[in-house]
Amino acid sequence: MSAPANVTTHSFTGCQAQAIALAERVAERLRNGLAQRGQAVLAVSGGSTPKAFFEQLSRQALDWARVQVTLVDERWVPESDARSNARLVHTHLLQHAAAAAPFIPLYTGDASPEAGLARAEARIAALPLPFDAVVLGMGDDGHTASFFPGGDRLAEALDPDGSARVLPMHAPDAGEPRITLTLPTLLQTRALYLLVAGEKKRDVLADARLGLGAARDYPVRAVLTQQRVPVAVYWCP
Ligand SMILES: O=C1O[C@H](COP(=O)(O)O)[C@@H](O)[C@H](O)[C@H]1O
Repeated sequence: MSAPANVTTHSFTGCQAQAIALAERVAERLRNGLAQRGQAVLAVSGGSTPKAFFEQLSRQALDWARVQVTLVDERWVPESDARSNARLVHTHLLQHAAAAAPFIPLYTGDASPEAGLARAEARIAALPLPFDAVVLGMGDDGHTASFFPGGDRLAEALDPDGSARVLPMHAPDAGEPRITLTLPTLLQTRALYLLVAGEKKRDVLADARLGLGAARDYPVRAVLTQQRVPVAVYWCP
C-alpha cells in the first residue's frame, strides 16, 4: 500500500532544527505574498508544539505590519486562560519583529462559539484569502485544527464542498467548546504545513496516511488524502 502522493515529509533529528527550517520556509512564503500582493495572511495552530517555531518565526525580518495572523482553531476561553490559543500566539509569535502583525482572533467573548459564530465568520470572510500559509498541528488522537474524533459537527467541518468558513465544535475529548476553520477554508492556501513532534505522532500520522485500522477515522486523514493542496509534514522526535 502506498502513501498519498500529496504529502511530503521533512524529518529532523532535533526540534530546534525543525522550528528553524519551517520558520524560514513560512517567512519566505510571507515575503512572496508581500512582494506580489502587498499583503500576506497566515493561519497557525495552537497547542504546545508550535512554540519553538513561533519563536523562530517571530524573529524573521519581513514587513509584519502587512501580515495578518489568525488561528486555525480556538478553545472557547478568554485570552487570560492558559489554554487560549490566542494567548500562545501573543506570547510566542507576536513579539520581536512580528509584534507589528495584526492578529485576528476567533474568540469573540460571546458566551459560546455558537453565539460568537457570526462574528468569527465575518472576521475570516474579511481576510484576503487564499492564505499564504496555513500551519496545522495534530493531537495524539488524530485531531487537527478542532476536527476532533466524535466532534458534533465533524462531518460538516470536513465537507470539502461545505460553505461554512468557521464552525463550532464540541467533542468528548476536546476539553472545552471549540471553534474551527473548516477544511475547505484551510485548503484555501498557497502552502499547507503540518507541524508534529514525537514518535507517537509519527506513528499516528503514518497510520492515518495509510488508513490503517482505527486511523481510517482520524480527522487528520481528511487533510492527508485531499488533493487540493500539497501537504508538507515537518516532524521532529
Ligand atoms: O487543542 C489543540 O491541539 C492541537 C495539537 O496540540 P499539541 O499540544 O499536541 O501540539 C493543536 O494543533 C490545535 O490547534 C489545538 O487547538
